[in-house]
Amino acid sequence: GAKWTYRGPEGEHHWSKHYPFCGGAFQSPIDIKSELLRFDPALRPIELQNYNLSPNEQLTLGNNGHSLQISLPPKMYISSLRHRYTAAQLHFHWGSSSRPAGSEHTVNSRQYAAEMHVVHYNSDKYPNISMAVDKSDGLAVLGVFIEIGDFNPAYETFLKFINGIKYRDHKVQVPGFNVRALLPNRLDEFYRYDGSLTTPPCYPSVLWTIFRNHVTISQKQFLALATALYSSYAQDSTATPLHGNFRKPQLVDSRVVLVSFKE
Ligand SMILES: NS(=O)(=O)c1c(F)c(F)c(S(=O)(=O)CCO)c(N[C@H]2CCc3ccccc32)c1F
Ligand SMILES: [Zn+2]
Repeated sequence: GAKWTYRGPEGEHHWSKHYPFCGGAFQSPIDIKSELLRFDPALRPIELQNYNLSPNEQLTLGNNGHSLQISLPPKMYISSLRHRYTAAQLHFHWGSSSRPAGSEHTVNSRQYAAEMHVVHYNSDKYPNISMAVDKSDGLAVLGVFIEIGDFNPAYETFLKFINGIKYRDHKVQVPGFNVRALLPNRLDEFYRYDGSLTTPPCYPSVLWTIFRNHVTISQKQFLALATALYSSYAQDSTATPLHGNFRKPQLVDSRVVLVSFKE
């Protein structure tokens, strides 16, 4: 489709010109405000299958011009939702070295340094993610807030390869690792709401699960994520750094944000 960016003439205020859903309802991300929350005792802990990948398995680590993404094998899935949601890819949103605030979702206006999204599609109903991406029950995305703090060995398993994907459409193969280790310990404490892709085409097709607890990566690891990549091609005359790749919070309207924990 047409190209889009996070700033300038193709920035988020212009997305709806080529991608009408971006100007529609049920958009993501949102600011998760305490007064919106409704405790729902029926919310079951997230259960993940086959997230602990063997190093014999190869994953594709790539720069798609909008984010750092890792392709995920279809053996990985979420088993605790109404339908089976099979993993497709994970990617990140981050700030910059000068402004280390780049999460998409915010909690009472608190913006975290970065946010990871693990994208899954409803494989009970759709044969692949492309068929699922524009269906209201098509996708389930897990969101993890990332703060700067202690070094995180799980994130290092792929961050150490980041200089191999500096430019758009660069890809490298990396050994499989325990993707579960990228998530917080508590998978039973989360926010849940109906929303959309946070990038064009902004389809309102995502069941969002945002974990309450953040994970940490070190300052050095954050700087690698925030400064290593370019959104431009290697052969482009000007190199455009890839940072600040987050959409601002969208209108909640009459949506309710469910929460699985009380205090
Ligand atoms: N924040 S988010 O979770 O809404 C989200 C992204 F932020 C994002 F950048 C991407 S992308 O594929 O890397 C680039 C533009 O689609 C996807 N990609 C998803 C949606 C479309 C699609 C098709 C095939 C594989 C992955 C995706 C995404 F779901
Ligand atoms: Zn995302």
